[in-house]
Amino acid sequence: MTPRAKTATVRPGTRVAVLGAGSWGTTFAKILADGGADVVLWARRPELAREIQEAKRNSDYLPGINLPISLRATARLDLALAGAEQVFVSVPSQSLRENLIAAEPHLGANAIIVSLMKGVERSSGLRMSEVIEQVLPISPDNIAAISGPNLALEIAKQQPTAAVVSSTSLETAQAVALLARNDYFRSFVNTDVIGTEFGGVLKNLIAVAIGIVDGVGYGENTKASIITRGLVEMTDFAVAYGAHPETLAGLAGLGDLIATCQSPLSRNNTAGRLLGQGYSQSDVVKQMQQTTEGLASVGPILELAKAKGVEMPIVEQVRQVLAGTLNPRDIAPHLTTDSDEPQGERTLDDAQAHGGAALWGSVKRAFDQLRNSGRGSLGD
Ligand SMILES: NC(=O)c1ccc[n+]([C@@H]2O[C@H](COP(=O)([O-])OP(=O)(O)OC[C@H]3O[C@@H](n4cnc5c(N)ncnc54)[C@H](O)[C@@H]3O)[C@@H](O)[C@H]2O)c1
Ligand SMILES: O=P(O)(O)OC[C@H](O)CO
Repeated sequence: MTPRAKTATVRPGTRVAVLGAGSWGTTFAKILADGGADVVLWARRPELAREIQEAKRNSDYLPGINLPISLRATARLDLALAGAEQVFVSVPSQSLRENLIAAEPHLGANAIIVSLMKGVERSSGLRMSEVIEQVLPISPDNIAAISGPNLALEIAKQQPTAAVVSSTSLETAQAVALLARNDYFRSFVNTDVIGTEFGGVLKNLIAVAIGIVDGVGYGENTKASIITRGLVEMTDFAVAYGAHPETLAGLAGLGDLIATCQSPLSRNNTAGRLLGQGYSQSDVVKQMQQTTEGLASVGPILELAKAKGVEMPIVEQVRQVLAGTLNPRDIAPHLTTDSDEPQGERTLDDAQAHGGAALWGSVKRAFDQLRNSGRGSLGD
């Protein structure tokens, strides 16, 4: 049960910056501006900054969406960061380090840095909050990560959803959650940064697998089996790295897994579908117009899994399909084990025992919250 924090207070019009004017950075800038924050969005390309600043549009990434009048944009990193109390970072994971190095001289001493990204750094295997902690002179208590069922275009259209804000400091999570909320976006909080970040990373890999079987032409049974086995795989991995299993049963795990695996808006799902249709990884990368984090995460995640002795048969098969050594038609749950003996079905209950945490209690609490339309605690 997440302890209640001292409620952080936020002044209306708190100055924040968003780095990265892609689909998610622009959408999150809208979430914050619609929630009353004073938002400056940094776009790498001056012409994009000008369109957002003057036309309140981002036709590259959010066509047809009217952005808030109050939202400002600039291609100048120093101007975007000047006076920002909270900085939300939404660049491709593999470019985070270089962007933090560029941003560091312009950051306020006590600024809270919030990761909106769902990847691991390929060269180090580090989560985004770990890269932030390594590059910046900052306490983990001033770092947060946000994850959940957050397909950008649906949120930009103000369709209601929720996310979890995670920090080792519950007060920091609360301060961020108080800004990242409005009448269509609700933020819950927790202190399980490991589980929250890995949930966002791992669901991408299962979504690639779902896309592959979709592209092959398999139906809902196969996909439901992979989603179910995939959640156990995600939970095993995250718990091995210190996560609470219940986080993986929440918005950052199960919630995001459902949204990403079911939606054609998902870039990871789309990339998987192209793979299932027989395109090579290089062809898929060429075709994808937007960041597809899962493709870069497969290798580092499997290395991290091996280091902890965690088996990830679905992710391993995604690796093989990407490498061209497995026919996409052969990726399916019953092929995730090569044993002739009938396997015991490892379930979330086992993960609970495995993880030693009240996983089912959190699943029941989630259902109670849904029954009570989310009037439960702020904890997720
Ligand atoms: N799009 C979504 O629905 C969504 C939702 C939640 C989280 N995310 C996460 O947000 C992060 C950003 O993804 P996105 O969906 O906005 O991607 P995107 O492809 O829509 O936008 C990426 C942005 O980063 C910019 N960029 C590319 N290389 C850069 C570099 N080296 N330095 C600075 N900027 C660079 C691009 O110009 C673009 O503006 C990812 O980690 C993704 O997993 C995305
Ligand atoms: O388009 P994807 O697959 O990166 O998914 C977008 C968001 O992470 C969904 O929560």
